[in-house]
Amino acid sequence: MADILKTNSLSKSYKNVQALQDLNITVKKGQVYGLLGPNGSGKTTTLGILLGVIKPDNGKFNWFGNNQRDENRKNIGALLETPNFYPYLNAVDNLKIVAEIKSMDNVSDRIETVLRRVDLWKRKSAKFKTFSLGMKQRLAIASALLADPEVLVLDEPTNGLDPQGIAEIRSLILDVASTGKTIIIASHILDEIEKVCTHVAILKSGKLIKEATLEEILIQDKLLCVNSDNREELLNAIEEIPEFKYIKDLSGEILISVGEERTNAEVNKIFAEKGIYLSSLSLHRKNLESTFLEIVSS
Ligand SMILES: Nc1ncnc2c1ncn2[C@@H]1O[C@H](COP(=O)(O)OP(=O)(O)OP(=O)(O)O)[C@@H](O)[C@H]1O
Repeated sequence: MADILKTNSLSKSYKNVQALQDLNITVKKGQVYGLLGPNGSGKTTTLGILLGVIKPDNGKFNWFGNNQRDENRKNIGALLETPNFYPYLNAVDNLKIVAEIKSMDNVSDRIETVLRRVDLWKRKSAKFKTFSLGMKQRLAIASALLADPEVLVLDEPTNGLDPQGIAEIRSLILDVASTGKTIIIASHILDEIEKVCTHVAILKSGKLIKEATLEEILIQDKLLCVNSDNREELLNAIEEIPEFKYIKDLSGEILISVGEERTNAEVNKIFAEKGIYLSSLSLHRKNLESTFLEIVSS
């Protein structure tokens, strides 16, 4: 698969805040690549650098394996924040303005194609101000798709949307991905990322903690829910046993990670040797959220 994006030691500081440190990521054609991280981990700074809005202090990046920045920019559709459309103009007229600013050809065909793709064709003549937040976001994605770019870059695309709006954006992302486009999404909504992404990069305090396929991320360790009548002793024991890692409190039970090979009987025995008798021990189905917490808390 061809490289769509490669970064080499990208770094950026703001005064005494190291927003990004030696970031090396590679995105390949056709991937839906999720950039994950807690607040302030450097996601927006990364996208800003990649889109040429923020200048890095150090490091390089390369789109499409070449250095033709102006040409490449036309091949990247981006949605960094909800754009300002004209409230009293309809969807078509708003997109005509975008097409005119970017000197596009075949404007009517392009607009029909993207409005159908984001399922707003039926509302093409409605004024922007009458749109729901979800429809506004879909129009913004239509605008990012107008030039038929190779890559779509989305920063927190489901922010502020209700469950239906979120589901619509999810199916839109999957639909766009099915046309072979590469999509890069920054988000902290792990459930959403898990439903759409093929690859994930996890950032923490400006550093890349992990870059892998979604499957690789989800099968690293085994997660168990454990409990004991003496909770404090249980927590102390978890802290003392190096191979066990505390993940979080799960409505009373404690979620821990153990080595992938460990059987439940072995785990029970290790606790018993520490004088802890478990009142429950069960396998926890892995999802991106628990794995994410496991990775960023280590
Ligand atoms: N213009 C700026 N001036 C000073 N500090 C900044 C600036 N922009 C970002 N930072 C700091 O850089 C770090 C990374 O911020 P960034 O916005 O890239 O993170 P993020 O992962 O996108 O966070 P969020 O999810 O909250 O948007 C944070 O500590 C932030 O406070």
